[in-house]
Amino acid sequence: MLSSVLPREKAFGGSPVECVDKISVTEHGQAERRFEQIIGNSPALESVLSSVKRVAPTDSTVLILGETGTGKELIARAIHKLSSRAGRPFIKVNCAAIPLDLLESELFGHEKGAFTGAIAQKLGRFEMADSGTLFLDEIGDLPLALQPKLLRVLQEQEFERLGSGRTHHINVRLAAATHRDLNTMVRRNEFRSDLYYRLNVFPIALPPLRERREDVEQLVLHFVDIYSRRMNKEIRHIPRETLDAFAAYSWPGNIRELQNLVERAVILSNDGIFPNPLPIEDEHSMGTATRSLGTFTDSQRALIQRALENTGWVIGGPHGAAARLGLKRTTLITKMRKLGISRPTFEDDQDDLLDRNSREQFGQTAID
Ligand SMILES: Nc1ncnc2c1ncn2[C@@H]1O[C@H](COP(=O)(O)OP(=O)(O)OP(=O)(O)O)[C@@H](O)[C@H]1O
Repeated sequence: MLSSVLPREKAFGGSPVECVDKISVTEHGQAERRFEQIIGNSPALESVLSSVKRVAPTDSTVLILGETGTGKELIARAIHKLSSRAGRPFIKVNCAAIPLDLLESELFGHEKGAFTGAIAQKLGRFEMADSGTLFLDEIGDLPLALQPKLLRVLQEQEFERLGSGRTHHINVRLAAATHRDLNTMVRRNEFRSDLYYRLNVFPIALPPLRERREDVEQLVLHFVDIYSRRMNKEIRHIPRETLDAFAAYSWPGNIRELQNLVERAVILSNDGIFPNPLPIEDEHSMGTATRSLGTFTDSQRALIQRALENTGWVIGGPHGAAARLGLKRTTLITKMRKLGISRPTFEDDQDDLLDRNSREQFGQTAID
């Protein structure tokens, strides 16, 4: 799609963009593709991937830590795929999404009649994951009451279904993930220390996207490619200013947020131009997203200023600053007023500028 329409350097604001596939060379000099779904080559991500490669072939429990949307599940799946269990089941349970009274039976299963409503026997996720990997997402939300039973199954690889005295033996590798600070939870007696130590055998901390901004551009290209194919829409140009704005944004929702914004932008795109979907119109709506509102405002001002300088202060038209920023001409003008951006003037330019401003009010191409 994307790359078949225009050469990459032309489509993406004039600068060459690195290939998204990660290729590594084996000892025998053969190119080997790995982590194909995991985009980015920042040092922070590379360090995570080298931990993944190191721990995957072992059977050790892995604890994946990181903010929401940083790719914890993706990493858990990569560990499974690179392990000897790859052909076996990968079963996921989100501990935060299942009510306490159902979670125990979800994990360990139950016999018919074990409790009101248990009308049939049910296999638990541990049994389903037998010989494979069980991924316990949001492990920090596992109720204290269930923690001893999890500890036992991790240590002994055995458990009983609810309503049964029969012990089942299983062979499950555990990957657990959380955005919570388990250490603090242990200190507050909200998480059992023995379980924490058992889980914390091999921790992998995923950095938030704002700490690996080098990956933003590749991620944008990756998701533009995916969504443009999916929606059968051609994206021929991503303005450099939009990529810069993406790189400057704080990404509180990390890669999931980026993915969703790219999807929105592809939906909204017209004439093959990728619009800027970042919420720059209403800074206050970003709430906690940007605690450093001043910094975000500054970066918007700098982006707009740069676009204007690069276009010789032409706002409208296909080569104007508005198009480069992926904004409507009127939106950019409003934004410039709000940020107090105006063309630098010299005294004998004043009349000319007044004339241009009045033309602008009548909807003609502004400041050209
Ligand atoms: N490096 C990456 N390359 C490509 N896609 C990624 C990358 N990291 C995350 N994603 C994508 O971002 C989305 C969120 O990732 P994932 O669900 O793994 O995050 P998470 O940390 O488990 O989130 P949560 O804590 O909310 O469960 C997924 O669609 C995933 O495929």
